[in-house]
Amino acid sequence: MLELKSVHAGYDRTTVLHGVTVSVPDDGVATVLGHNGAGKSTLLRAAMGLLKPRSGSILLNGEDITHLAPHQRVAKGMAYVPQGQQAFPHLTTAENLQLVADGRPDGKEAVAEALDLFPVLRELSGRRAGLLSGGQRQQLALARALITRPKLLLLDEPTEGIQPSVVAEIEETILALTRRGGLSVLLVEQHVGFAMRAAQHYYVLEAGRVTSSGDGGTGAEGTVRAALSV
Ligand SMILES: Nc1ncnc2c1ncn2[C@@H]1O[C@H](COP(=O)(O)OP(=O)(O)OP(=O)(O)O)[C@@H](O)[C@H]1O
Repeated sequence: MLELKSVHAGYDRTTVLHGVTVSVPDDGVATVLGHNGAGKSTLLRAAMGLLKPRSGSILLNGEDITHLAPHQRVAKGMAYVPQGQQAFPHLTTAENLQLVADGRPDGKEAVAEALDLFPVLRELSGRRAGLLSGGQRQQLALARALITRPKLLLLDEPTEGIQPSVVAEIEETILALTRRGGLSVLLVEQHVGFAMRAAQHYYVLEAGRVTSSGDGGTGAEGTVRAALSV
């Protein structure tokens, strides 16, 4: 579905990614793990076109998208949920969803589906987004991304800073989404257990280089923990 091939990227004079190669399977999940500052978010930004690679290429279903702008990647079915995603705080939950749905022929159904996936958002549909908890805001961010009916979702630490009971809920929703098919995910995640349950492939990133990679699944959790020394 998505391939990053020998991508070098960075900011100003700093190179953060030193030749990173990562692939996301069709209808599957690839996860990127690594310590703070390893370059995980940078990798997602490069994948989304928010940061131009200095060299290397990015392919979507075999098509070279290296030079496409982010909105062109969205039109091709990509969606990105950055870390600490904020909704419009003065709009209600429902209005935040409606805003994404407006102008889409299937907008109404897409909002209804998103609310089915996240029942808590249905309960809180009249509440201003600024008053939602961190976990609820993260669910709203995921719901907003899903309204565009993406084929490839880039998720940056969807469970970061969220209390454990809500983490489990978010994990379950992401696992359910990927199991029903039609969606591939590139997941940056610090929770090794969840990352490995969700992923068909894993990549450990250290200082901008892939230092360990392989098939996902809980069987590989020990290898990943050893690679990360956690
Ligand atoms: N906009 C920026 N300008 C300059 N340097 C940046 C910028 N964003 C990130 N960096 C630097 O790039 C490196 C990689 O950052 P990145 O956010 O990709 O890491 P990460 O693995 O996602 O870390 P974390 O787990 O803490 O989110 C860090 O050294 C960071 O300071």
